[in-house]
Amino acid sequence: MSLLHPDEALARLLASAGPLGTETLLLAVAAGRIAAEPVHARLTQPPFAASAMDGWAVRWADMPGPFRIIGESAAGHGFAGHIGTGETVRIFTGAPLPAGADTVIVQEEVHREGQIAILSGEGPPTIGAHIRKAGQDFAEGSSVITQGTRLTARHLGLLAAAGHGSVRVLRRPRVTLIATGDELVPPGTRPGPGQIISSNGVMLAALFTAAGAHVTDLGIIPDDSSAIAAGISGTEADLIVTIGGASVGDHDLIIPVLQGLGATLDFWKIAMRPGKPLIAGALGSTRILGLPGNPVSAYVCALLFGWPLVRALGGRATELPTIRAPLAVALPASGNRRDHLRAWLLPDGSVQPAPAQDSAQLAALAQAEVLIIREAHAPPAETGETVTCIALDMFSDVA
Ligand SMILES: Nc1nc2c(c(=O)[nH]1)N[C@H]1C(S)=C(S)[C@@H](COP(=O)(O)OP(=O)(O)OC[C@H]3O[C@@H](n4cnc5c(N)ncnc54)[C@H](O)[C@@H]3O)O[C@H]1N2
Ligand code: MOO
Repeated sequence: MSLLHPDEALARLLASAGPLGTETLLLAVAAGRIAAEPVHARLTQPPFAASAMDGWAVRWADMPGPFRIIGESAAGHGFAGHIGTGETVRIFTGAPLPAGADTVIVQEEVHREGQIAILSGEGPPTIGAHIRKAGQDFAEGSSVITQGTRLTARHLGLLAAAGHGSVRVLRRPRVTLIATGDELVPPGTRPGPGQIISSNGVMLAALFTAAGAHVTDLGIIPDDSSAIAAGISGTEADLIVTIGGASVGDHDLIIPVLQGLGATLDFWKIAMRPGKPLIAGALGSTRILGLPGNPVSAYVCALLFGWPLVRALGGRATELPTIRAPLAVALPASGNRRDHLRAWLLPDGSVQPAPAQDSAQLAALAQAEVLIIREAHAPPAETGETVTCIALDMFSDVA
């Protein structure tokens, strides 16, 4: 089987991957979700001209006063009358500007004597000072959110101010995780002879949740065809991600199980390291991604293929952040697979590959700040040569 270029594999995976549908959510639970449609304001904000300061509402033409005090306008309790020549109304921040007034003088610049307000400071520089005009934030009918916006705290505040209590968002992809292997025991337990802890489940659940998925982790299923088949066929998901058993050993059961279930199937050997074996397929409308079991291979495959796939299904951008940085050390020529070297950044901005590059070494992966990309068949690289890196520290793999 020839090796498939990772970019080609990603392009094939994303070719038909798009948003899955929509749902309407209360604003209180819509944080981080993707707006399914443009949203327009149902209200004008501010709804009326309002004072931006505590002070005195006057007519600019009457400056510099003095002014006869005829009433008060507070937030929620406006002044019903009209300001005439030489008159002023005591006004507070957020209160409606009385009819006839066009300027506010801040209270620090006014001295009050009985029913007369006298300018004691420089006064406002222009007509309209300290007034928020009606609609200066947004007008009814204007666009406040564009389709595809990831709803941050700020967007939720804007939606609420614009008269919305709920918002239509894209449905989150449902991802089911299945780890296979007789040797696996759950995190928090002590492995017996020949056993290892299934670390991949929690790792990938966090990564896919950060990508916007709703993750169901089915935990560990032994190397048993009928148990794996029952796990796969018994789950309702948009994407099933299996971990382990992706290779060609006698106990690598994912492909025969999927074939037995009637899945359409591609098995690729990808020209990358770590993470050569990858299964892609579909069972009805459920997509399937079979990741290799070695923890670093599982993470890098999940990052390069699973993360963009989940993001595409959730209507999110699929590009991983990259940086260009000089090498802190020379590197030998690379082999026939694209390398993703776990590395960190030195204070001078150069990238230093970790000494540990085995696909089962999680400690170096956890410490890594970048993955240096070395294309297949790249010639030796000298110290200082610029390389492209996936910037692990420029995005979050936890929600
Ligand atoms: N003859 C060949 N052997 C292998 C090839 C090959 O092309 N020909 N490819 C190698 C490469 S590269 C990789 S990567 C692995 C992938 O193997 P599998 O996907 O079948 O994974 P397993 O054999 O099930 O496990 C590999 C390794 O990872 C550990 N593991 C599995 N699941 C988990 C988990 N949930 N958490 C933590 N660790 C896990 C497992 O115990 C093994 O140590 O195949 C090579 N072999
Ligand atoms: O795909 Mo494997 O990661 O080279 O061990």
